[in-house]
Parts: sequence; structure tokens; C-alpha cells
Amino acid sequence: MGQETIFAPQLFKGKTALITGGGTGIGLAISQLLGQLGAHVILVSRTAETLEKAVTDLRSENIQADFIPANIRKEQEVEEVFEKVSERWGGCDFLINNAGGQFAAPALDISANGFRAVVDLNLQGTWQMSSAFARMLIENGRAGRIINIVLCLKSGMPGMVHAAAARAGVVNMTKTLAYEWGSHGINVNAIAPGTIETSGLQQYDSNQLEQSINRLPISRMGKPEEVAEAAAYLLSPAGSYITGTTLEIDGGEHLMGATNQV
Ligand SMILES: CCCCCCC/C=C/C(=O)SCCNC(=O)CCNC(=O)[C@H](O)C(C)(C)COP(=O)(O)OP(=O)(O)OC[C@H]1O[C@@H](n2cnc3c(N)ncnc32)[C@H](O)[C@@H]1OP(=O)(O)O
Ligand SMILES: NC(=O)C1=CN([C@@H]2O[C@H](COP(=O)(O)OP(=O)(O)OC[C@H]3O[C@@H](n4cnc5c(N)ncnc54)[C@H](OP(=O)(O)O)[C@@H]3O)[C@@H](O)[C@H]2O)C=CC1
Repeated sequence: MGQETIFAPQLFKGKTALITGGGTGIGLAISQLLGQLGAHVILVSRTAETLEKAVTDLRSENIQADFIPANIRKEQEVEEVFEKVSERWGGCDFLINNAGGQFAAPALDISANGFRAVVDLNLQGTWQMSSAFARMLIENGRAGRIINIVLCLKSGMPGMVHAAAARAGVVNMTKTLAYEWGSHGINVNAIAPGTIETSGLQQYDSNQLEQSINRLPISRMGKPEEVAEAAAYLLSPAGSYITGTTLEIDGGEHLMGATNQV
């Protein structure tokens, strides 16, 4: 059946995409769309059962899909991911750094270890995946694209200081790597989703969520498929001259800080 898309069938035929957190939520929607558009998709996350189910479902739609269980926080596991990708499939063209998350807590309740855990996942993990991917591409003289999924950073994120700091780091890393790796044919961009309807939101207070959604210029939650369409755009030939940007897919949430100051 597949998801609705504006993109041409077989747009990504011959391309291979590695999607972290590709078995659930936003990552699954990206895996589905890229696969539906002809890419071979490789899903990476910690939970083999989740990945196996997602891959079985994708294959039932004639999508070429595989998975590699790995924790992106562990450098050795990241190295092994790319060894497998090179040995089994001869490399890949796209990396979608989607795996991430945090817990909500007031800044003063976050221990050094709690802060470190979130930075480790969202910033260090993204860096480890990106550097291993770029080394593989450069060794093989192959061009590629990276998309980093971050958060809508607005004017700070009360209750998520660790995630805000880590994701701001990723946004700047996106610009810096776009600069350094542009000459190798590697485009690096980010997508900042607002509030997107996935099971990942279950940990947040539903009343608070509803209030924040009602205040948005587009007052509804986003859909994972809307983030996936933006990813497909950045990976497509239409995105060939775009690098170092962060595209906000957030119903206007990034405007809210500015609105509050008027
Ligand atoms: C109005 C609301 C709008 C909301 C918009 C939100 C938009 C964003 C949505 C999303 O991002 S959806 C993604 C959903 N998925 C997740 O967020 C993932 C959930 N979290 C995790 O996977 C883990 O928490 C973690 C962040 C990866 C950390 O995992 P780890 O296994 O390393 O942690 P622990 O060993 O359990 O703990 C480390 C450290 O952190 C402290 N800690 C854990 N939870 C809390 C908490 N709730 N409050 C305070 N501290 C916490 C824990 O105690 C440990 O510290 P020490 O005790 O050792 O000092
Ligand atoms: N939903 C939303 O409103 C928003 C989400 N985001 C971001 O989008 C991304 C996807 O979120 P969403 O789909 O909503 O939520 P999910 O919880 O479904 O996605 C998180 C994914 O990351 C994977 N993951 C977590 N830790 C690791 C790790 N150490 N190594 C490898 N994989 C890991 C999880 O798989 P597993 O547990 O198997 O490892 C899971 O598939 C996240 O980065 C999130 O922060 C950003 C803004 C808003």
C-alpha cells in the first residue's frame, strides 16, 4: 500500500540508505518512504525484535530492507555496522541519524550522569555514525548525504536542557561537517521536527502536550510521514545544492519564542 508521496516512483533506485532508529516512529516512516521510492533501506537500533518486525513488514511491500542491531552510543558497535554495510552491500549512500531521545526533568534534577547519557546518545552517537559513514565514503571515492534529525530548539527548551544542548551541538556539527565534507561530495543537513505523533511522545504529560499544540500556528501534531517527505526532498536531486541547513518541520513552532516577545 505504502504512504502518500509527491515523489516519483523509483526516485532512489540503486541507492542504499542507513536509518538509525529506523524501526519505529519517524525513522520507520523514513525507511518506508525511501524503500517505497526504490532505495535499499538498512535499519539500525538496539532492539532486534523491533527491527525484525519492521523489516518483515517492509519486505511484504516488496521493499529491499535489512537490519543491523547496534547501540550508536558504543563506538565499537558503530564501527561494526559500517564493516557489515561494506562487506554485505558494498557501502551506502545516505545516512539518516534519527535515533535519539531524552527524559524530561527540571535542570536542577539532572545529574551529571543523566546529562552525559543524553549527550552521549544525541551528540556523540550522531558524531560516531557520521564520522564512520564519511570515512567509508571518502575511502571509496563515493558521494553521499547525511540528515540529522534534531529537535525544534525554539528559544531554549525548559525541562530538557540536556537534549537542547546536545541537539544545538548537532545543528552546529551539521554546518561544520557540511563545510568540511562538501568537497568530498557529502551534503549534511538537519531536520528539526516539532511535535510529531509517535509512540515516543507517551512519556510526556498529555495535558501539557495538548496546550502546546493548541498554541501552534498550525494547531495539530505533525505526522511522521510529513518528516519523511522532507527527508526525501533533501536526499533527492532537488536537494543537491543544499548543505548545512536545518529544515523546521514543526507547524511553526520555531516562531513561538519570537511571538511571545511581541
Ligand atoms: C509539552 C511537551 C512537548 C514535548 C515535545 C517533545 C518532542 C520530542 C520528542 C522526542 O524526542 S520523542 C523520542 C522518544 N524517545 C525518547 O525520548 C527516549 C527515551 N529515553 C531514553 O531512551 C533514556 O532515558 C536515555 C535518555 C537514552 C538514557 O538512557 P540510559 O539507559 O543511559 O539511562 P539510565 O541509565 O536509565 O540513566 C542515566 C542517568 O539519567 C538519570 N535519569 C534517567 N531518567 C531520569 C529522569 N526522568 N529524571 C531525572 N534523571 C533521570 C538516571 O538517574 C541516571 O543518572 P544517575 O542516577 O546515574 O546519576
Ligand atoms: N516525536 C516527536 O515529537 C519528536 C521526535 N524527535 C526526534 O526524532 C527521533 C525519532 O523519534 P520518534 O520516532 O518520535 O521516537 P522513537 O522513540 O520511536 O524513536 C527513537 C528511536 O531511536 C532508537 N534508539 C534509541 N537509543 C538508541 C541507541 N542508543 N542506539 C540505536 N538506536 C537507538 C530507538 O530504538 P531502540 O530502542 O530499538 O534502540 C527508536 O527506534 C528522535 O531523535 C527524537 O528525539 C524530535 C522532535 C520531535
